[in-house]
Amino acid sequence: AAVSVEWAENSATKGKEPQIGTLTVLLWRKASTWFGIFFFFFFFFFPPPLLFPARRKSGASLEVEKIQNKREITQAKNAETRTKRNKDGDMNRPNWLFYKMIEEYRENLEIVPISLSDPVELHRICVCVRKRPLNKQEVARKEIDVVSIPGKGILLLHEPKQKVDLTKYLENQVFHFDYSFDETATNELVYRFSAKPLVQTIFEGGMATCFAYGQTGSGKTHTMGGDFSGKNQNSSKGIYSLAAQDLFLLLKQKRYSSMGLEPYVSFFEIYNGKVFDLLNKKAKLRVLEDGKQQVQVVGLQEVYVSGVEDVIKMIDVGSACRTSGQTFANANSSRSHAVLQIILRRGNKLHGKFSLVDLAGNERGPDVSSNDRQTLVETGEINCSLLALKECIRSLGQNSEHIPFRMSKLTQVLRDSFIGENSKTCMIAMISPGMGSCDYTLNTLRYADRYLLHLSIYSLRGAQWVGPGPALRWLWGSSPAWGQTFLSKATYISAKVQVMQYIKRRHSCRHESQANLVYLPLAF
Ligand SMILES: Nc1ncnc2c1ncn2[C@@H]1O[C@H](COP(=O)(O)OP(=O)(O)OP(=O)(O)O)[C@@H](O)[C@H]1O
Repeated sequence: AAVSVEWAENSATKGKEPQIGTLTVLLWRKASTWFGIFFFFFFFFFPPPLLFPARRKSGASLEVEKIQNKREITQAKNAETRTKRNKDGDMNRPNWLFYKMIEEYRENLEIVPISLSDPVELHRICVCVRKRPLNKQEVARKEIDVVSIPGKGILLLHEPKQKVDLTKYLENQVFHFDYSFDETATNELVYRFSAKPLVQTIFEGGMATCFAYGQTGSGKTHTMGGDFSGKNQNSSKGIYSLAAQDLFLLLKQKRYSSMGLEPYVSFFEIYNGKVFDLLNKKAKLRVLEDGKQQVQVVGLQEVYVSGVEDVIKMIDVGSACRTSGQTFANANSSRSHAVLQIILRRGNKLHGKFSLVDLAGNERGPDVSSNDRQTLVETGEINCSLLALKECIRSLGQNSEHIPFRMSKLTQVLRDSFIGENSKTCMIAMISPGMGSCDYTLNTLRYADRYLLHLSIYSLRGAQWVGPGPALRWLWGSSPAWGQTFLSKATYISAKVQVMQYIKRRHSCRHESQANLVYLPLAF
């Protein structure tokens, strides 16, 4: 089959007879152009989403999507809060604002805790402070730790306060002691700097006393008697037995082994103004003064000890008999002052005596769990004897003619340890770190601080400078290497001026002469 095609060109008619195949190709080319144009416009006006609308999502799947989105947002928010909380602590804890303020304060503190390699300074009177860790109950209550120990004998108490307009703020109080121990300190560390130097004293024919003072539950018995594991006490880890270990080491040394010294131990408690022998079934003892005004505890058993094991046995026997009760801070609170004495005798003669005193906790009436008559009498007695101790130390500081040793049994039995010529004293003030104990901690720190001041001035008594007292060393910022020397008049005057300023500030003496009269009757 053939097709003829004719067309007009330059006023002439032209014709052609193309092959059918060629014609089909030509026609297809023309048509495809038109198809292209057609589809272009078609899709321009009717885009596919309009032509084929997406299938509508069901209500349930939309809900799922919403929940997923919500979850993602919450997760992101939680992560942000967690990071913030890690930085600021738990914001739900009670007193969170104080917690944050204390943490921020601590961030700028340079903390250099005391360590076993630090040198031990020799003091006639040494006052240290030890902070115990927060206990389980305090941690459960999310109590805030308000005590910081940067080291070098310094202690900071961050006292939470509130202004009248309810603005919260911290009063950061600084206290200076000979040594300050933080919550990580072990009994060995505390012993090395406090009681250890006193063991030597009794070999040199002197008297030594080491007190543990502090609020109930602050760690006095833990420090003196040994670590507790549950209700059982490890007596080999307390200052009592550590002192005994050193005693036997020194006894073996050449210079002392030839002196014929024999070690004895006595252990008694003072409860409600009465003395009981803890090594003799709590026999009641009498305290009497002999013709030479020496105080004697009549009938007190002194047990010969041949080694540390003997001493530990005595500590266990005595501690088991000690009178205890329950306070708000301690389920097994000691309600008496316990005195362990390590005595060195040469034949029948007393050579030296080391009294280690675990004082009863200072507390207020409402702190004890029961307020029956007996408990109230106990509490009254404890506080009276602690006051008597303070008064005696104050009188010693004032160089007073009358020292009220008879005010309590405690001061009566410790009389010879205080006034002996070659006597050394150490006090370890224990504190609980919780915010709830803040008032007690302040009391303890002030008690120890006054103790430190009075004893410092006492060490200036007479013309001989027996060593720089801690308060004066702190006031002058001097080196402890002054040792046994005489004070020059100029040094004395400068000391007097500075001590008076300190006293006026601390004890708010209204008049200078009052400060002078009361605190500085120094004979020069
Ligand atoms: N430094 C410390 N480290 C660990 N735990 C301690 C520390 N100090 C005290 N504790 C614990 O605190 C509790 C109370 O201590 P402890 O009985 O020694 O207090 P206390 O001051 O003697 O109290 P009280 O005056 O009522 O007898 C004990 O369970 C003890 O183990």
